[in-house]
Amino acid sequence: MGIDFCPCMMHETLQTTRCSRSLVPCRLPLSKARLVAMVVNNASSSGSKILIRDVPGKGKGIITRQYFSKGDIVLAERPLFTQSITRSNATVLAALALCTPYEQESFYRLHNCHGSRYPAELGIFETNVLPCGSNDTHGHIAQQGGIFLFAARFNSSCVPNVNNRWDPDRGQVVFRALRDISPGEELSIGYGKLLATRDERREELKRKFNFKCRCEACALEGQALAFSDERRQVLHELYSAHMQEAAGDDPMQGIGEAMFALKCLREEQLPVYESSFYFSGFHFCAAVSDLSSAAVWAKYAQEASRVAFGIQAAVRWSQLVADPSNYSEAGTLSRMTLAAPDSPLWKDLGF
Ligand SMILES: C[S@@+](CC[C@H](N)C(=O)[O-])C[C@H]1O[C@@H](n2cnc3c(N)ncnc32)[C@H](O)[C@@H]1O
Repeated sequence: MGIDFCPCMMHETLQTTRCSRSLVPCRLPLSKARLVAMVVNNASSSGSKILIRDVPGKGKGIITRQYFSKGDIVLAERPLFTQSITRSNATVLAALALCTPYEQESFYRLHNCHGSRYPAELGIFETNVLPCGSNDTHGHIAQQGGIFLFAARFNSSCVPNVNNRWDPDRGQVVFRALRDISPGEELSIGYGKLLATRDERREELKRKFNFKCRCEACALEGQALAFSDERRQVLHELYSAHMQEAAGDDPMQGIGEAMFALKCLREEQLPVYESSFYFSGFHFCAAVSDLSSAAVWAKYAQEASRVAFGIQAAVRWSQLVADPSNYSEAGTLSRMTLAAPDSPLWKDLGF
């Protein structure tokens, strides 16, 4: 049977002494082997459980004991402390000095994949840091990273079933289910670039985190691997082009590429990029004044944003769903009729 996670959401197990962040004292000893988190989902903030357990070949990992629907919040956690991208061992040590003894002990129990490459504190920080800000395709890199004592146990997958997103209003990283997840499944996030071949992904994960990924995408062999590599390469090219507004001004080609990318994303089980390509479809339809198709693309983009990034991201789409002519680039290309995601053309592509 599981135990309750410390209500402060900071600790991977309950404590014998009062935690500085929770209003109620923690009750259980530090050495408790099975670790459980109270988690927040869309419906309620109680009764949901995820736990930290040994996962063969990966050290510890996070397993769910409950069912999550796609878009559900599986965990929301505040950082123990944050650091800027110009951090050093001295700045990590200074932040640690402000933590309680229990928090310090929890920090030192986290994995360190860097061995002697860095001093211990910096090594632990770099192994477990998560962005507290957004990294985007325009080269912006989160200026702050944080340590999350529970979430540090998320392992990596190149087909992640959870997406992490910093929420500045909550001051928390929020983790959302990217697909329906059943009890007993491991929850995983993507540590590195997903739109890359297996060799490229392996190289990045080895360089940054010193491990060979044991996810199902990296276990593919033969033709299945060749197809996966090809799809991810194509997706990388399309994603770079469309997100840098270099998709061109040929709306037929642009919409075809968006549809093809969405088909590849589905085959690779990478829903986290869907909203970007639904946006692309919306962009072209609105630009050629095919407003009814644009509204459908906007609706799909809204739902994909809700799943990966939450309700606030979805709300931003409401105006464009209601009236695509509100889009700043609506009507900027010659009029024509394109295709909505539920059109026959879409079905020809196997959707
Ligand atoms: C941030 S820690 C994640 C939690 C860690 N497993 C633990 O025991 O605390 C990152 C380390 O977990 C392991 N890891 C994460 N994802 C993995 C994967 N897909 N395959 C193998 N090892 C993985 C690697 O050792 C990596 O350096």
